[in-house]
Amino acid sequence: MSTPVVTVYYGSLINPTTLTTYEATANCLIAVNAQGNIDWIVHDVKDSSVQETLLQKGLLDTDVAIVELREGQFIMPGFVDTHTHAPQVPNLGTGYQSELLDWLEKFTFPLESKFQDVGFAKEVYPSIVKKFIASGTTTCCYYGTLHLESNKVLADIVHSSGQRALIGKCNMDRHCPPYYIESSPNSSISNTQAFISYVRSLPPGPSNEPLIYPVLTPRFAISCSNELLSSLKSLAHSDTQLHIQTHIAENLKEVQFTKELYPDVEHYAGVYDSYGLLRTNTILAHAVWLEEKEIDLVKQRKAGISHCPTSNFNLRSGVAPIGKYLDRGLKVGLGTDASGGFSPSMLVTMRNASIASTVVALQNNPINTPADGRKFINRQLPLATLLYLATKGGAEVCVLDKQIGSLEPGKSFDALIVDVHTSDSSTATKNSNPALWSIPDTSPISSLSPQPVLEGMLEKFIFCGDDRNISAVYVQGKLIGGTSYYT
Ligand SMILES: O=c1[nH]c(=O)c2nc[nH]c2[nH]1
Ligand SMILES: [Zn+2]
Repeated sequence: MSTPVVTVYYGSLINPTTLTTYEATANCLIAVNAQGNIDWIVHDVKDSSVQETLLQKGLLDTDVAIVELREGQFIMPGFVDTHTHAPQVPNLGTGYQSELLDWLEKFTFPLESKFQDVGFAKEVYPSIVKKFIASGTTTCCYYGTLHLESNKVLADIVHSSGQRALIGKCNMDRHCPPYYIESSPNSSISNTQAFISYVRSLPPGPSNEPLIYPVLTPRFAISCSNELLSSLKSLAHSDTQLHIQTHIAENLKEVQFTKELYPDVEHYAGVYDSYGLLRTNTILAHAVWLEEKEIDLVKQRKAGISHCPTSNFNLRSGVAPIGKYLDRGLKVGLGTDASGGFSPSMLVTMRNASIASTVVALQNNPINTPADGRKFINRQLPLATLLYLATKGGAEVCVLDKQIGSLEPGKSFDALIVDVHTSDSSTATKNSNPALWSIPDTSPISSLSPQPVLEGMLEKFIFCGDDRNISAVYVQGKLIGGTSYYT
């Protein structure tokens, strides 16, 4: 018997379409080829018509492996975490009595400095990467530490796990403690170049495209000397494909200190811009306190914002005006920002993004859509928007939206099978999440058409779900995690 050339998934599909819409359709067929790309999707195929549809697509039984979803399951695109710190995961839930600059000194730098020891990196990174995958994150933008060798370990582990990722070696040569600082701009740059080459030398994924990209990672303006930023400018200029990630305007004391360090520059975003670091593949984490002119500049440069609401709450940094950014047409994704954020889960981040938008709305007397057509200003973000930010929006921020972020023909199959155990609690396994068992049994929408039921499932998943409801995690068509991966 020949090996199947196509895997066809059959079941319900939830897929982001725009910032305010998503499709939720039952009985979809999704064909994924051997390279892990989606060949085609057909909606609303009755059980009795599956074989006929496959034949119409030119597929014989022997060509196809069918994965049929159970009741209570749906497929959706994997999450894109646009900002997190892999080495800070051991500190989750630690230090939230402090604000950013003190928190860095007291908790974060001491932990990150431990990665000087490559043995420590080898010990802790495997379970950290596993945690992100189990949470449904198919693409993750990781900050590493300043250490070249430990960052290579992180890249190796992510690579062998099969996760798609951007990974950056942190640049920091000033305003850091003596035990955790780079010795010179030159050594920072040469280690950065070595890391970029290393990541680019890793074997590609099933489609022959890389799964892991290096990302230039100046920690933030405060921790980079002018000389270092100038060298990063040259590096970025000579390599326009290279992604860039950094922090911006997270905390008011940080903003104030940055302005003192750069008295001649108009604002924080202007500092990065003056070093050529604001461009279409730049990811700006936090952006809580951007001034109007900065918003215009970020928009003009087509840079993306990583909204990190959990961290912004924990460190009392502030509440980012995401509705305003969306109305202004900025690219926005979500970031877990471990360990400022206390969870590696994008579901938790979506919940906090919802709460953050509600806080903005309550503080500003929510109004109906203003006459000028702004949709998001001072409004609680709708479910569709939360879904979009966690998937397609993140993909846009990473400039990977041609490939990932939604499930469409030609894109990679980076997807989750979510299991909310809708049928009845007797089918619930030891891995399942009791918070979700009751969906159709008690839900008033259970007797309606599949769309509202699916909508209810999505909402429950976002607000009550966790790793136990993520049955499969696929990247480029390959199963890399989820509860079914371990059984
Ligand atoms: O949330 C944050 N976490 C960090 O590690 C960091 N470094 C600079 N600015 C930062 N913000
Ligand atoms: Zn961060």
